[in-house]
Amino acid sequence: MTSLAPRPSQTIETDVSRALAVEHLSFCYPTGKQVLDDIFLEIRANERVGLVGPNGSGKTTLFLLLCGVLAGEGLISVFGRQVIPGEFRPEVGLVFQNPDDQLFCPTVRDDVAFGPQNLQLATEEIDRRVRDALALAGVSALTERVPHQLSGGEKCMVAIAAVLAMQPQLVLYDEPSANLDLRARRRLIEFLQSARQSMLISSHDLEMVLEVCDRVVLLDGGRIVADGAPAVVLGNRALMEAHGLEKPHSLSPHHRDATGEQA
Ligand SMILES: Nc1ncnc2c1ncn2[C@@H]1O[C@H](COP(=O)(O)OP(=O)(O)OP(=O)(O)O)[C@@H](O)[C@H]1O
Repeated sequence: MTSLAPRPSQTIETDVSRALAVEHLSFCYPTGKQVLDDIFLEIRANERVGLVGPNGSGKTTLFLLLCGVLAGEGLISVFGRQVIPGEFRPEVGLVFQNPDDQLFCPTVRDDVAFGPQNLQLATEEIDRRVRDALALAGVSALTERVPHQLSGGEKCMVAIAAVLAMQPQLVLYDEPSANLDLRARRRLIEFLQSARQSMLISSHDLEMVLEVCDRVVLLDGGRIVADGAPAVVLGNRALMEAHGLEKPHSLSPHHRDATGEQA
């Protein structure tokens, strides 16, 4: 869909082709700050959706609601099953904005094993998941390292591996490219392009969103104000500026790519 209007939704039903279905979601912090106001959002299985919006528009808050850490008003369902606040759902993975909030064990192996161990899996299955997740994230060589001694880019990919070890079907990435240098960011982009899960990626890195996502949702003032193809939403200068964002440089008519070719 490329309409800039928020998508209306039907009532939530058991539909496993929908990775996520959100209806009438509202949330207010105990301080009285109303962050989300009657949100509707659907993500199809295997869709990669970018979530953009100015600082404080509620992207992280939405993620905490989607994985049941916070309780709001309204309905959230993941692959056809309702999200109950406080109930652990291994099929929904959240990659934190700051990997230091996620990594706390003495070794990378322990951090990646932590989730599967809490699922009470057999030792061989835990070992297999740790190996597979580290390989998928391209960080097998870091297995025995101390997480807090890793570089920012290495921590980012280890934090992703720790989530992948839970074998989630829907992964929520909160600002994954923040603080990454060019090489680490490129590696992350290539990883996200090849990852098989449905994903919702919150980011201020609009060029990354353009490269990775099939669709973009713009959140502001507690509402979804646009939902559509990345080039259409992000390429709308008036819309972007009205919501404190900038049209990405690569969508400018005068943009030249690395070869010097004009776009
Ligand atoms: N625990 C809390 N108690 C009260 N208000 C909060 C709390 N956490 C966040 N907020 C407020 O809720 C609003 C939304 O914050 P949130 O972190 O969800 O936004 P965001 O879109 O992720 O921002 P950013 O792009 O800066 O990361 C902000 O005004 C923030 O100050």
